[in-house]
Amino acid sequence: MVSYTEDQRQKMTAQNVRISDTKAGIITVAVSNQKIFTATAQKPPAAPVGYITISAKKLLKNLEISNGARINAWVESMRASSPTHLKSSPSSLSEDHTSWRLHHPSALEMFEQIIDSSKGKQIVIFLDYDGTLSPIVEDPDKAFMSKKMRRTVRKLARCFPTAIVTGRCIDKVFNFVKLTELYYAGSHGMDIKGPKKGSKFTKDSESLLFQPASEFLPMIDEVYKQLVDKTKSTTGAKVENNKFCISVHFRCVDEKKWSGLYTEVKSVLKEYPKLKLTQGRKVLEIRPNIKWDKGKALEFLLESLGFANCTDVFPVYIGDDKTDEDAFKILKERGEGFGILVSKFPKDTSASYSLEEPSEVMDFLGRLAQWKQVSLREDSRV
Ligand SMILES: O=P(O)(O)OC[C@H]1O[C@H](O[C@H]2O[C@H](CO)[C@@H](O)[C@H](O)[C@H]2O)[C@H](O)[C@@H](O)[C@@H]1O
Repeated sequence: MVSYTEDQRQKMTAQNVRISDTKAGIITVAVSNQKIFTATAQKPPAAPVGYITISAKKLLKNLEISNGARINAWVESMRASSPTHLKSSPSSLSEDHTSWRLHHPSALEMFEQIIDSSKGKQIVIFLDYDGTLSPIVEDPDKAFMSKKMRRTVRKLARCFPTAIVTGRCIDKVFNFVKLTELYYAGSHGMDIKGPKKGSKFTKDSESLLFQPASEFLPMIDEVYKQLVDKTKSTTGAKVENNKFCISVHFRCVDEKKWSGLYTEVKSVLKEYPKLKLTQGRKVLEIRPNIKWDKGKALEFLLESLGFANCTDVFPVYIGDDKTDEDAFKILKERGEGFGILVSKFPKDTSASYSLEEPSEVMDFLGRLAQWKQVSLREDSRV
């Protein structure tokens, strides 16, 4: 009675399926994902191109299957690290690792080449926080940055304009970083502030630069409360209010409970179509559905620093998470500077180089600052 392709079945999401006559047990379905068939049809029309006729029972069953498949797909990606690990068979693991490293060499090993390609250009540094400046830990409130890392970043900020670009809210990340001379782009770039003092790269004292999602504040607060309530029975789940976005952590949740947690989060978000759900490292991230991300924040900061259409700027972005990919992509598209992915494993990335962990990030940043100080001294002698 019903014949539809796998592709058509996949398109039967809540958004593009319209039930027109359930009593009759007959349904007319628009399979186009651009237009929904709106006319009420007591009697289904002879199936025109783009429409199929199926029984209500079968459709509902298929919707259940497709819903279940969607949840499974999410749980699968919750299991995968972020950005997604490249898939490989155990036997080809080391081979893949070697070939990935060839395409994303260590920024430490390539240090001289990196410096050469930045010659005559202004280096601008963008740093993600969690997993980049501080190691990933179970409790997000204890993701401290080491004193040595802080000293290195301070030294770096004296040499180059330096920004922290993070999913956390500015207040929280500032409590960890404690450096007033940096730019901060919190809430995935939706809250941007300039240095309070001590930066020779800006003349303004404490300037609030940009908050593209300010009207979402009341909605975020409301959803935060609901998520706290909905997830309180899931042992290990933790909801974090990041001002313009929310994180639901599942690092400490039993894997068997992940799909239930995801379903709870989705059930809250159903009422808020202006918010979207994305994923980071063992975290579900809820944020305004606007065209703004870490990549846009990077562009905004470059513009604010006076490098909008410059060819003599060399931005370097270092990050470990899926959300950092937006910034890596922008740099790739602009053909300026590059991204460095912090990862021990091969991952699908637009970054050009890699570093294995925060301690390597610190070594790289330390070498950059040292190189700059030496070259300034040499220049002053000439
Ligand atoms: O953009 P980022 O600075 O990388 O922020 C992304 C999320 O980072 C934090 O969570 C992550 O780090 C935690 C501490 O190591 C870890 O417990 C968690 O599993 C990671 O996802 C932060 O708590 C989140 O709010 C950010 O969205």
